[in-house]
Amino acid sequence: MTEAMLAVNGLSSGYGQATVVRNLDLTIARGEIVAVVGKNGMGKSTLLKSIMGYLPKFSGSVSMAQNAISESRPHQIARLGVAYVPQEKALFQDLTVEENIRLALRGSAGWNEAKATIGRCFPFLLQRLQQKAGTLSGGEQKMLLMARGLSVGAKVLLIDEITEGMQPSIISNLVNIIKTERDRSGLGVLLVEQNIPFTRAVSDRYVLLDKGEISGSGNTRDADTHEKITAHISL
Ligand SMILES: Nc1ncnc2c1ncn2[C@@H]1O[C@H](COP(=O)(O)OP(=O)(O)OP(=O)(O)O)[C@@H](O)[C@H]1O
Repeated sequence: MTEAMLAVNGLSSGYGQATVVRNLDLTIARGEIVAVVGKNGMGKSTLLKSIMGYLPKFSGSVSMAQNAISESRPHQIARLGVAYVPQEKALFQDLTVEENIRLALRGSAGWNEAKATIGRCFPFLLQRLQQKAGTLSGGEQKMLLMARGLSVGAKVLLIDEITEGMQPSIISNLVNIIKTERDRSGLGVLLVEQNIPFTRAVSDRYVLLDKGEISGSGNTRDADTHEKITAHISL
């Protein structure tokens, strides 16, 4: 797990004149699952949107598999193997499950490969391929967002608060899915979360974000780190 896939160096970004993420350094190695945790409004989603090219990078640099992506557009970043699972319901509600996934593929991974991923990770979706996304429940739509992210054959997956509003049984299933896909393909994962039990179960490493800056980090399995993070989040 030493090969750095995604590297963020001194990144600052935000909205208009407002700097939200400040001078942030972060790397995701091949096969590594890193969780960025922090209270509401600390800049977690802003960080992911900025890496993905949806927000301008004010300063610093980001690279993916040694390619500079600081100035790249989202589709170029996606082409290099970064996929994004947004917090918002970013599905085409009037399109079917299959159409939503096919649109994300855009010639990268083939449909057969995508179908195999869906069957492995979210088999219930195979029975719903022709169902309109908007008719799925909130939790099912989150799973479709994950299925779409996993189906494109990404090398690094950015996941924004996937557990929000999900049932506990689905959350524990999700831990297995993410870890299994990591073990299978060396997928690197950067997830932002407020759900500490999920984060502890799924990730290798924590990074604590406080007002856009990293204020702590550590190994997920380290009890002291876990206690500090839990205390910070519940303050
Ligand atoms: N579109 C926007 N325009 C201006 N400011 C924004 C916008 N979106 C977010 N912000 C501000 O940026 C800051 C960080 O927001 P962000 O959504 O990144 O936080 P977060 O840590 O992901 O929190 P949450 O868990 O609530 O999503 C907040 O102060 C927020 O008000």
